[in-house]
Amino acid sequence: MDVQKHSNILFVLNPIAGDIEKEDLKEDIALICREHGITCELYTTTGQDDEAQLKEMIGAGAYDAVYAVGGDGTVSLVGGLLIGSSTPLGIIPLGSGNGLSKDLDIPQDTEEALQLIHTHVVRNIDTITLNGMPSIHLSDLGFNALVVKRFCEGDTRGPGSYTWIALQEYLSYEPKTYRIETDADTFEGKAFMVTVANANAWGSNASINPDGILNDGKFEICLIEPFPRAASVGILYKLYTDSIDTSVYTRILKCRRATIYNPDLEVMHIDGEPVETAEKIEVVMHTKSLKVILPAGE
Ligand SMILES: Nc1ncnc2c1ncn2[C@@H]1O[C@H](COP(=O)(O)OP(=O)(O)OP(=O)(O)O)[C@@H](O)[C@H]1O
Repeated sequence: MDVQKHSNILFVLNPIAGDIEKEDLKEDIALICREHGITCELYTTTGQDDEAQLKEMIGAGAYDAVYAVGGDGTVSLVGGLLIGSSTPLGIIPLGSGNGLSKDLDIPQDTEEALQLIHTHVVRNIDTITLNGMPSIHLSDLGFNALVVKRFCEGDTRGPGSYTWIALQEYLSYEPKTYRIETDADTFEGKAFMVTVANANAWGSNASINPDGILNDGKFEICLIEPFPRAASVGILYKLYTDSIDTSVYTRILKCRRATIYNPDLEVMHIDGEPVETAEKIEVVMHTKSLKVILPAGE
């Protein structure tokens, strides 16, 4: 653990995240920074070419912290660029779900989260890669990935929209076939969904990996196997009560490395952002590879 004062901060603000107006927040950030003698710069995402532009800025800016101001997609964009570097990732949660920030116990109240700018600790967490693409939080193949894809294709954001899409897709979803080889186990068969979990819970608070630890050098592959419709309420209940690992329809493979064979070319997302799927996905652990800014006392 490490307490650091930051004097030159980049804020990466996603104006559409969570469908939340953020104009006043820009002034609040500037004010807090001024009060604490911090130099700050703001980058507003456009959804086009942000990664390349930020890569250049972070490379040239000598920032000693970069904050993602938005949801999990914004966190993933910024975090992905900071993996392996000495610059920590801060999060001001303003998305629809804010899953990683919840798993890190970052305040969901914006005013409280803004206090992190001047009072915090810095800790290292693990990250993983799927075919070289970084994942800090939770990535899926299967049902949830399809819902995320439909959500991203739609023009309404927010948790209500996500739930509505999930209900519609659930009625027609057919489990897909996977083969998964890890350094400890092998699974072959059909699954409703396969989650590659560095963390615990999605932004909806549904916990797919209740015992996951963000800095233990291991990740979990959490499978929900095909289940009868009558079991769906029980599965949902367990997801929302941190007990999905006790369901007879789930299986958790704890590992440091895995290969997922996806012959049906089922859709995939990484940290909430749909990505191109593949028939073979190599998953690799990168132990304590990302510095994150947390409330003092975490
Ligand atoms: N100015 C913009 N206009 C349109 N889309 C944008 C803009 N800036 C970023 N995006 C898109 O926003 C998405 C990321 O949003 P983000 O995940 O931060 O919020 P969210 O989806 O509302 O919340 P969460 O992921 O926590 O549920 C990315 O797909 C990105 O391309």
